Amino acid sequence: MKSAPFIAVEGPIGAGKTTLATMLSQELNLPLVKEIVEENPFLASFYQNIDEWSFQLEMFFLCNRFKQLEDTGAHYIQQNSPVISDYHIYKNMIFAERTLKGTKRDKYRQIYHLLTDDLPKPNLVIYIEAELDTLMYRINKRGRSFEQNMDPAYMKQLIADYKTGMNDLAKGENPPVILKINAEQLDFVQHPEHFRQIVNQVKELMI
Ligand SMILES: Nc1ncnc2c1ncn2[C@@H]1O[C@H](COP(=O)(O)OP(=O)(O)OP(=O)(O)O)[C@@H](O)[C@H]1O
Ligand SMILES: Nc1nc(=O)c2ncn([C@H]3C[C@H](O)[C@@H](CO)O3)c2[nH]1
Repeated sequence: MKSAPFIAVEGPIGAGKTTLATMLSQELNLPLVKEIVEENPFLASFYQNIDEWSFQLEMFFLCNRFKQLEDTGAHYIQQNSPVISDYHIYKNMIFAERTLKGTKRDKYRQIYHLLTDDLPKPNLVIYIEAELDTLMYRINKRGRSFEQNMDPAYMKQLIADYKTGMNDLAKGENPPVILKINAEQLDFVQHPEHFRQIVNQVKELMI
């Protein structure tokens, strides 16, 4: 790897991104950039009425992540220092392409590119794939109030959008290395040997 590892953990809602990113940050002794969820003022309204609240929510996520990524750039990337994040900025596009329509989507795309085109991007993406039943089970188990009526159709669409999005990322400009983790086969929480397998793969890719 030419520059220092900038690792992002990605995957649909409830895939285990924060869990895996936290475990890897401890194991590899890397600083962790975590998504801000609890302070998001639009999430609860969004899940009650997606069409009504999508633009506010997507803009909020975009502005927050832009700020975090600016800080990450200044603190780690420009110092050539490794870092791990529990999301990739590209997830904004994956969600927004699904939740926004018409002129709002057009405006969002323009703002997304304006804000993010010149920002540092991860060079290694760990993409956790999981099936609908697993994701729904984990979302319910986690018990965030605003996610309790998560629509399985929305989740199914998101799983497909992630597959397409990760393929697009791999084909884009300066593509990151993408390490796929199949959460149906590798359970890094219950099985230490599965976690070890992931750690070894990540270490090899970090060299
Ligand atoms: N391998 C696993 N086995 C069992 N439970 C898991 C596993 N990985 C994560 N979980 C649990 O599933 C829930 C969701 O995990 P986590 O919050 O890490 O997902 P996430 O992908 O970061 O979610 P979000 O997209 O909402 O940010 C948590 O309760 C976590 O403890
Ligand atoms: N619409 C939309 N756009 C995003 O960029 C985005 N990023 C995360 N989320 C949702 C998933 C979890 O419920 C919760 C925590 O990840 O927030 C998003 N929702």
